[in-house]
Amino acid sequence: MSQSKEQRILNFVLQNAVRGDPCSVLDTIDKYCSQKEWAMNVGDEKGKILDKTVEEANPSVALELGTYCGYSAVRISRLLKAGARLLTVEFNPEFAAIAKQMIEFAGVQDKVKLLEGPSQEIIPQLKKKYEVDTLDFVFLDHWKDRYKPDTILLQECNLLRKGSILLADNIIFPGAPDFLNYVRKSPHFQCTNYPSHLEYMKVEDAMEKAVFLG
Ligand SMILES: O=C(NCCCOCn1ccc2cnccc21)c1cc(-c2ccc(F)cc2)cc(O)c1O
Ligand SMILES: [Mg+2]
Repeated sequence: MSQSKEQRILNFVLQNAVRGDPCSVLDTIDKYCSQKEWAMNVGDEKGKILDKTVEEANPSVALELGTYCGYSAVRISRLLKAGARLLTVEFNPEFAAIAKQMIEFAGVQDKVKLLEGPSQEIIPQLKKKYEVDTLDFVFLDHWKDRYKPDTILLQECNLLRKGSILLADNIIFPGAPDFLNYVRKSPHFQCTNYPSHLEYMKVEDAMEKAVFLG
């Protein structure tokens, strides 16, 4: 069976990064994906915007939709205070298996809980099954047509509180136009746009921050 791209990325990390050092894992993934094979990690340029937003939120409980190989889970969890946790949701079992190994190699496994399945099934389980009260930070990086319905679902499930910060990747490319319209028109969100570029490319992209006003 020939290896998947995601397996090749993981192997490159296992052979070239420093075990237990999240920054070396991030740098090694970025090196592989900029020099050898493109992959849909948030990358370092948008990653710096993610870092700033996580530091602003200083979350006790964070949610990520779209784990992929675990790059942004490592990126987010390396900034979490003692006792804080990240719940990350991945739909694809192969990607989840890669991400689990990536997260463990980086040494952040005690801060990260990887949940496998579709967001629309998992979000309604967060309070009872995963003992979540409200979410301080949400990173949206999954199917772009799920950003808007899942933002509505988070509100319906009472998972947002005054000041909860949502950050969405790929606002320009591939794009999430219905989400952008929804949060920018809603009186319940205060939005900020962060122009950037598609990971590892010269193509324009952007991130959108939406703060829930209650
Ligand atoms: O598609 C992208 N991401 C999403 C993956 C599936 O996510 C599925 N998925 C993951 C949890 C989860 C939970 N519930 C349902 C679906 C759920 C994505 C795509 C591109 C991209 C840019 C240019 C191209 F030419 C081609 C692709 C860039 C990105 O940064 C992305 O994030
Ligand atoms: Mg993305």
